[in-house]
Amino acid sequence: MNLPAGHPFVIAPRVGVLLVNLGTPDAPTPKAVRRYLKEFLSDPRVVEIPKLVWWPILNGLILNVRPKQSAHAYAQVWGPDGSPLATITKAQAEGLQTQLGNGIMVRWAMRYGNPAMGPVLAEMKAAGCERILVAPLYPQYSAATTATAIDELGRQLTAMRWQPSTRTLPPYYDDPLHVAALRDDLARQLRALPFVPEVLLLSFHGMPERTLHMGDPYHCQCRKTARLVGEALAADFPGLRIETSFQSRFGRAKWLEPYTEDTLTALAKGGVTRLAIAAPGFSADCLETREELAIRGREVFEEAGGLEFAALDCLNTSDAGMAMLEALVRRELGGWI
Ligand SMILES: C=CC1=C(C)c2cc3[nH]c(cc4nc(cc5[nH]c(cc1n2)c(C)c5CCC(=O)O)C(CCC(=O)O)=C4C)c(C)c3C=C
Ligand SMILES: [Fe+2]
Ligand SMILES: [Fe+2]
Repeated sequence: MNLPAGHPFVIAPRVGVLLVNLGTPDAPTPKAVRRYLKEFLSDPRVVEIPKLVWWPILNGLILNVRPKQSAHAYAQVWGPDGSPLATITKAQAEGLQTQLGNGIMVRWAMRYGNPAMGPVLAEMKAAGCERILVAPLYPQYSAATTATAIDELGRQLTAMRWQPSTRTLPPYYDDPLHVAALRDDLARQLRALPFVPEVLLLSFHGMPERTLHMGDPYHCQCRKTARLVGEALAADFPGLRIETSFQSRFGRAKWLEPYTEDTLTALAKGGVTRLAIAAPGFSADCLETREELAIRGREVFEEAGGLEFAALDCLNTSDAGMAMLEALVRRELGGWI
């Protein structure tokens, strides 16, 4: 029998790990941002408004106005290797590959934009991965992030005659490994600051408030993350006040409160002059941390009277972050390796 080149019969079975994050445009241009936003905001898991109502708003208004504004924001954080979210997710996958060794194939993909999940899963399958752990890199579960990544995995599997076995990494917000990694990495960064912050503001990406009432656990998982991180830091930073807020409001509906912008203003107006901000809902720095928090957040805080401001990095490829990722993944691979 002649087998086509690359047919799985001729390749030793392998285990694969696919890291998935949200996605980002290919370039900081209105055209590329428009393409990305169209895919992202057309996902009914993200915008839960009936298509008949949403599509005219999306195509008639948002996709004509927002790409230009967002491209300007992306241009301010774009690095030599591209968008921070893509650069960091790639580096996380490369780091994990080194940590796990070549017996396990590690790849990365984005839910929207490139590299898309479909072609990467196909590559892993063609390389002989009969067992794949798909790890959406969101510590907290939400339908708009975790669920849509798993939906897309399902769609890709639907198109395969010979499917790999799959597992998915559960949300890890309150996992002691995650809390310890955040504690160690935030403590390291706080100690390196040229000032002593009075407040550490933990800012999470927002969601429409009604998703909470519809049963999305995201809000509770963010709050619990903040409580656990605060408790974990208390021993080493006894005078540090921990506050929590939600950022990146999109559209006119009410989102989870308090809003980060309002909180920064209220804290500065209330007499807080030295503040650090961190985003423990993001596994990698991105537009929302580097532009919205580090650039615009600083402006808001300083305009309201704040004097010292620092935006701390996400776990990214820090020692603590990578050790956590390896431990979470190894645990999930139990029985497969
Ligand atoms: C970390 C969890 C995230 C949740 C929850 C989330 C919900 C959510 N987001 C939008 C709309 C936008 N988000 C945008 C960027 C963006 N969002 C996340 C993560 C979550 N989103 C990340 C990591 C990023 C950054 C992407 C990057 O390229 O760096 C954007 C695009 C940028 C912009 O134009 O502002 C939009 C739009 C909604 C509507 C939503 C929940 C329903
Ligand atoms: Fe978002
Ligand atoms: Fe934003």
